[in-house]
Amino acid sequence: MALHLKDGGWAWRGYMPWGGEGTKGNIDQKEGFYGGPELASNDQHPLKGMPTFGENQFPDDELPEMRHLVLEYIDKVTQLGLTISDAISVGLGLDRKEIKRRLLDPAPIQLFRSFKYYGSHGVDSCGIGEHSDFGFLTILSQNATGLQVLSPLKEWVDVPFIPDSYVVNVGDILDRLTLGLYVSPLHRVLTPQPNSDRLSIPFFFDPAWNAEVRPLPLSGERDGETPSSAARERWNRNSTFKDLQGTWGQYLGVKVLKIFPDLSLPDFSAVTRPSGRHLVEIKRDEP
Ligand SMILES: O=C(O)CCC(=O)C(=O)O
Ligand SMILES: [Fe+2]
Repeated sequence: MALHLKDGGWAWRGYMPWGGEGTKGNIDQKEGFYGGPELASNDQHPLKGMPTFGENQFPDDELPEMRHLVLEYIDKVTQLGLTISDAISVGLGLDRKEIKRRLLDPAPIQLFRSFKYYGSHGVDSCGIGEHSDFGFLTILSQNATGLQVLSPLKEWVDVPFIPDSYVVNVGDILDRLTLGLYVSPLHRVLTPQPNSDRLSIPFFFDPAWNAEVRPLPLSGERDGETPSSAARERWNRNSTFKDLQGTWGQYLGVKVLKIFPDLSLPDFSAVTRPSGRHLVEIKRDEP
């Protein structure tokens, strides 16, 4: 299939067919497009060739405007992610640029996804089954309801559709790094109808590949605080992290191991579990 993820190599970009992702053994009822900031073939970026870095597969012949629009969107939503990170720093009593300095320099990992949800007759699995997001922040644009979040009272609550707004979701690593002050919630997308036209654009705004993963220093009366029992329970149940150590690239590397069977990682201690979400396996690009 043209522009298929498999043809994008380790950049992990292109078309993800319906059924290419799943949750806990069930197929997620959606198809999608994976993208990211463009690294041209002659770009000497130090991380070129590592998973998630590289060139996009845009349908330039069929939709010539898509390339420009998606790349511009990625730039703008990255700026938004940086602004939100500054606000979180200030909210934690830190210097405004502290989170950026510690986690996002020289550049955050930026994963652009666009999903079209539609059900298949006789398949009753969710659009996306219940999960928490693994990284730092997810900045999501949607055109209709369908997303639900598990409330503190353990009830599924509809996330409203508000035109011209984003849904910003806290990921597991932000929850861990703030000792549970920011909560990474379970969420899911309800089973779509076969004629559904729900679209969503989640943008995963994650720590830099080389960011050291260490809890953020909490100030004032929070200094020396330990995580609440609710946070510990949440981490045990949902999050795939074990100890906080090493760099974000280690976490991401282990996470994507199943997708990139040829990936050989340095001797990483098992800081997280591989993801079972992505069902399309990708072999190494010929250099
Ligand atoms: O499509 C949505 O509304 C949610 C997407 C999502 O949760 C995800 O991709 O992790
Ligand atoms: Fe999610």
